[in-house]
Amino acid sequence: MGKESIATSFADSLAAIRSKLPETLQNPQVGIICGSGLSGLVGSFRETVIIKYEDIPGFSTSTVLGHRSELAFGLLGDGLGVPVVAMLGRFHCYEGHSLPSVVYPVRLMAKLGIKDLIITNAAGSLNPSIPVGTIVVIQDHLALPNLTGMNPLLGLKTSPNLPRFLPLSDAYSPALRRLAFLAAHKLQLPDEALAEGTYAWVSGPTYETPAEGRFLRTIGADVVGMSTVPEVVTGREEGLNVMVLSLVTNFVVIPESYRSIREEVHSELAGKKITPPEVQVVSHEEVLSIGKEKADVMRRLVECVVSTI
Ligand SMILES: O=P(O)(O)O[C@H]1O[C@H](CO)[C@@H](O)[C@H]1O
Ligand SMILES: Nc1nc2[nH]cnc2c(=O)[nH]1
Repeated sequence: MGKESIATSFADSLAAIRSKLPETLQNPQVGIICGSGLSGLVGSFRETVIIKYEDIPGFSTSTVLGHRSELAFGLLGDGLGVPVVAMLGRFHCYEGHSLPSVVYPVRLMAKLGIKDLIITNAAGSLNPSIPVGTIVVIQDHLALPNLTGMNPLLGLKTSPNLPRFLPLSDAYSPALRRLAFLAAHKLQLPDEALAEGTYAWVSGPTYETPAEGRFLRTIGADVVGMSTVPEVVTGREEGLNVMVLSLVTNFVVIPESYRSIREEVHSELAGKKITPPEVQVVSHEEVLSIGKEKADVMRRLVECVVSTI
């Protein structure tokens, strides 16, 4: 899309959205992107208005199980509540969406006036000290696609006011991350419920081979997923404070050693049978099932952070 048609599209999207919102929700302060299976957060909204993605010009729709394709507006948190907008379902490149489409909602939320962006996702753990069920407050990322030419900021700037070269040394807001740990304390979550770590973005839709898992662990990643980083980078370009909460839904299988077919064959020929080890396989069903189990903790945590922003 050229610069002018993007601008027209934003204007059309904004007009369509604003026409459906009451005065109290016209100026959301916080934007939230809900990861796989984590859209239940909307249950905590008051004065909720839901707009289907298909009714917003310029928006795509999500095709992934656990993503709803709806934009939710409402008041969230204690007292009068903070006006928020939440994406109940996101877009991923592996669905065939272009990077500009994946990050379009982030730019739109910035134009709606949000200052803070809270992103949740489901991710696989690469770190033995971060078990399934932990929520990881992301402190940094490794984005192999960004480094190799799949960066959401490639191409014409969508506005002349945006920086051409964006520093990312402070991408994950320390102030918001502090609020996450304080919220966990306030909610009396056990210390181990929340960890800190680095997220590796891969394009998917394949899960990691053992060698890829080992590689990502070696280069410093704690968790891995197929989303989020394009949204973070765009949010930072738009001047937003960004926080990411990754729910660990599975462990990336990195066996100590490989099953040796050579040894098995040789042993069999020598009259000894070796029982092969069981291979663990991750599935999106497993991801969604842990998401369902932990959705409530994520919901309470995000609500508490929003209350204290
Ligand atoms: O990152 P979210 O959208 O939460 O979902 C994660 O779960 C899916 C794989 O099971 C992938 O889309 C991965 O990125
Ligand atoms: N790439 C990747 N994405 C995930 N999303 C949830 N779990 C995983 C995982 O193990 N690997």
